[in-house]
Amino acid sequence: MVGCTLPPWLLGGQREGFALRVRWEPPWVCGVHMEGSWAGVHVNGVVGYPCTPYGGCGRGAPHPGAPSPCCLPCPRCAQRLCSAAWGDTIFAVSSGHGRCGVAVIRTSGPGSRGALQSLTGRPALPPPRVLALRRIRDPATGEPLDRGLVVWFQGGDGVHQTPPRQRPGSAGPQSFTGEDCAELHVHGGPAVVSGVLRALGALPGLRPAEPGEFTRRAFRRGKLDLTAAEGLGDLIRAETEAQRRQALRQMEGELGRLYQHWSDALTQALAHLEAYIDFSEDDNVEEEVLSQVDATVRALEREIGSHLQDGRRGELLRGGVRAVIAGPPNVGKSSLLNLLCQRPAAIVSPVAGTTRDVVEVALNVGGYPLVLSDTAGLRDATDPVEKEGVSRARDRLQEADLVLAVLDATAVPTEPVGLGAALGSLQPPPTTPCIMVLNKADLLKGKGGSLRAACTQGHPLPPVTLLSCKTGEGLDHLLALLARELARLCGDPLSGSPSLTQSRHSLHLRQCAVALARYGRERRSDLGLAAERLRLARRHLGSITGHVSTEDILDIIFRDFCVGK
Ligand SMILES: Nc1nc2c(ncn2[C@@H]2O[C@H](COP(=O)(O)OP(=O)(O)OP(=O)(O)O)[C@@H](O)[C@H]2O)c(=O)[nH]1
Ligand SMILES: [K+]
Ligand SMILES: [Mg+2]
Repeated sequence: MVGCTLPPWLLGGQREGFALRVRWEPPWVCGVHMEGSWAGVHVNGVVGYPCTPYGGCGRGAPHPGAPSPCCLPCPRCAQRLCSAAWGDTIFAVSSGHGRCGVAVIRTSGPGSRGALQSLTGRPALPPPRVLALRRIRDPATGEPLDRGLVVWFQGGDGVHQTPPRQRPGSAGPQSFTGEDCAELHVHGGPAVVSGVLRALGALPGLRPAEPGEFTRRAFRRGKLDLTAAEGLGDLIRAETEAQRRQALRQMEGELGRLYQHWSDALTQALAHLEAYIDFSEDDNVEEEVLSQVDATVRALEREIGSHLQDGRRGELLRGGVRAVIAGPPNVGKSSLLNLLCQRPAAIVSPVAGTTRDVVEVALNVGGYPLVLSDTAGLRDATDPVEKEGVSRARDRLQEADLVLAVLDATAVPTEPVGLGAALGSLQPPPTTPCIMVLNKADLLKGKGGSLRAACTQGHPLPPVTLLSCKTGEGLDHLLALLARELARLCGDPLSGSPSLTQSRHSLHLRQCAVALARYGRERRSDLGLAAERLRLARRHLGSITGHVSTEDILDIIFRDFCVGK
């Protein structure tokens, strides 16, 4: 805070050089809310915020001594203040873009009330959270822009700041961001939408929102934790039912609650350990306390360990299972890709070695997301371009979550051992699940019966099915096998404890588990060091939910959101 200029209305006639005490806390105490930073300043017992790039008009200009376009009367006390000092107000189209029946334009921030009053031309707002039909005008010219529905959501207004929710689920301001919000449901024509956006942008203190800024403000106000914010992002991107179920569960806070529960247990264990360290010499704290702490830590280690060993279910469901079609040249791999996605995505030809580049399509099989890749036929190629294709195919095979091994049904042996050897020649990664597809079944003559018998024998073979890409025969069976494998890999998103969905989570959980294991090792030799391990473990849990976070992590998380969310 050193060197920053305080606006005179905040200083209230203080002399220069007055001592300032900085509180790094959420700014809800009778001061002015400052979006983007948590610093509040105590000036002679009064909490306020300096006019810095983080709050105020950003120019250090005195407000409201010298009125400027950004000075607005405070909606409650009518004092004229730098509107930016109480947090700027953002706006964006929150419905999809392009021509549509209805477009929803949303605002968030202390200027929402004034914006709604200006655009509807009425000082009285509709009751909160109730739709009202209003004529919407450009306040600068008075020109009607549309007739539409408006909604008003009362939040904490930024000047008379209400405490943000400390935990998701507790009571708080009834708006998405926790701030004052307004929504304008207007006709979705481009001219209407751009007219309303222009009118909003001309109001003092209002500016277009950055991608994800509404959700970021909701996070800031404690309306949701980071896992819930990530769940919301996933829900918007969800393309299949299983993805939607998982995202909704996470958005509603189930994953966050699980991690919070672990963090609470750890906090309690740490408090007991610290009490033991401080008071055990006075014999006020018994040895049992220490064994209780040990038991809690061991239980947590076990729970986190099994949560981590979920076979990446949540991540697979979130990002899609990467299935790779692999096999010798000309067996019908590209034909299979085209059959599954029902369009000619890959070139099919009788020439062996047609496919070189990896061709990728996204599919929805039984509600599960599948990212399917067609690859070059595996053989010792001499042509340098084909060679590169084969090398890419082998790379993809190594990264696959599921392999669709395609073989020519007319060319494979009819007994299981021979079939297994044919599969082995493709060298699929040994632990990756696999489905064998014996294609060109329409060309099988007398051989069909014995091959069918070999297919149903099961073990030691992976699931095998006969297929004809030409006639479509066997497609239903292949789809059923695929759906079964996908369900096994992704799990049921509604049952059991919520799944890990992001590598960010598993990274912190792994580091948390390492710290807990170190506690176990160090606890006999150095209790102080052991306590430090628990603190570190708790910090890692806090990083997942956002109770401990840095701006750059937040930037990465909210970067992928769309504007208006
Ligand atoms: N009779 C019959 N012919 C098929 C079937 N599936 C594919 N073919 C034919 O087999 C030839 C090769 O098909 P592709 O799909 O190009 O095979 P590929 O495995 O992708 O070939 P490469 O990319 O060269 O490795 C084409 O002439 C297809 O029409 C099938 O089920 N039955
Ligand atoms: K081919
Ligand atoms: Mg091909």
